[in-house]
Amino acid sequence: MDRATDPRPYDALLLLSFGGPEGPDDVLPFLENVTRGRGIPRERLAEVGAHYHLFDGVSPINGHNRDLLAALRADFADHGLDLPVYWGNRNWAPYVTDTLREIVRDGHRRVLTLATSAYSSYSSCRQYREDLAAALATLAEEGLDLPHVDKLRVYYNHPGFLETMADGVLTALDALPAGVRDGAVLAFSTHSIPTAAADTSGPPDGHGPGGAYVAEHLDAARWIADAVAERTGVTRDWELVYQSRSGAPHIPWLEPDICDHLRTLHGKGAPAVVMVPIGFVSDHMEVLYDLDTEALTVAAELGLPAVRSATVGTDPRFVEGVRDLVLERAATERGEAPRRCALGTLGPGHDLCPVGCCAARTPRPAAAGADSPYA
Ligand SMILES: CC1=C(CCC(=O)O)c2cc3nc(cc4[nH]c(cc5[nH]c(cc1n2)c(C)c5CCC(=O)O)c(CCC(=O)O)c4C)C(CCC(=O)O)=C3C
Ligand SMILES: [Fe+2]
Repeated sequence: MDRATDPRPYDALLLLSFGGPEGPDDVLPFLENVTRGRGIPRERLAEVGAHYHLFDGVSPINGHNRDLLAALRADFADHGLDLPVYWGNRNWAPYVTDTLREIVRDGHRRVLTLATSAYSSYSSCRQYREDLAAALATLAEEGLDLPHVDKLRVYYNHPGFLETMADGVLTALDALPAGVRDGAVLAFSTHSIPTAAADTSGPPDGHGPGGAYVAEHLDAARWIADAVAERTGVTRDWELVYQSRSGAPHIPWLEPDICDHLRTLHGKGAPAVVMVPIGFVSDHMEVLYDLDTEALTVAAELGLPAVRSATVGTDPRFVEGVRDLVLERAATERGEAPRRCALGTLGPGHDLCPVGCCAARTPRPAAAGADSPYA
């Protein structure tokens, strides 16, 4: 076997995701799972619950993950990569613990995980490692033999992600009226997080204010903006902005908010805007509500022509990128020195999160990192 097909030492891939409700009765229990012990104000919960009810209580995220699972299985089969793919969530069924138990019962011993988040931060990286540790603790209590679990490096700068996103921006520009297309600016949008969480994102030796979370997003946004400029022959203004803020109002979160940014752009006379959902890998509720419903309404009220570009979803180039990352990591674990693809300026991320990476406010055990209590 060569790198193109050899998954060893891994014998399973686990897709880790957030989970979402699948009907009106799921909404409240789902929100309780998400916000347990996190100090989210009740009004914010009611407001977010209403977003889900606008879509009959169904988040599209589970459907997207089923599609990604199918796309990965088909791609692996087509390329002779013999690696079973599983799926488990943090906040809704199928839960990570149940899936990891199934993986063990199926006889797998060495599991690689892929989170549906491309960046470093507590919410997007360490919290998934905590989910794995909690799952392993439960399996240990049940007397099962624990598998070894690893997590793929952050992939925001992998060509499978960035090139697909850049193509999405070109398609979105084509959807704007021709008269405003060349003047259109880019608003890269990602999930806001508390500034304290941003500052401590990534390894403790850090990136300064905003941490790895902001640095990685800026690097990705700049690469996409440059790629789009090269392909269209038009250099555009761009900015990184934030959405989906929750938490108490007195706690600082990353700003500006996308809706405020649209008002600012309008005030400055921008002829049009493409909103690029750079922080997300599928069109889940944060995209469908916060961008496609709320932000597009604000733009319409302002009379500012606006479109939202695509997420990577199950685009074949993204799926191929995941296969490349899996085979790269497998080769590394075998002691080889594979090519590690990365665009932008920051280089490929670490394979093993160092001690203190994306530090939590409340320390909890986290697997698949240098500070894992598990082998
Ligand atoms: C960085 C980040 C990502 C991207 C990385 C990743 O994808 O993992 C993300 C994704 C998502 N967030 C999602 C939903 C929610 N996030 C919430 C709350 C929070 N998110 C946070 C951060 C992030 N969140 C934070 C710091 C909080 C505050 C509470 C806490 O410290 O945990 C709440 C509670 C209500 C509210 O306050 O909004 C909900 C319902 C869904 C599902 C969408 C669907 O159903 O389709 C997805 C993919
Ligand atoms: Fe969230």
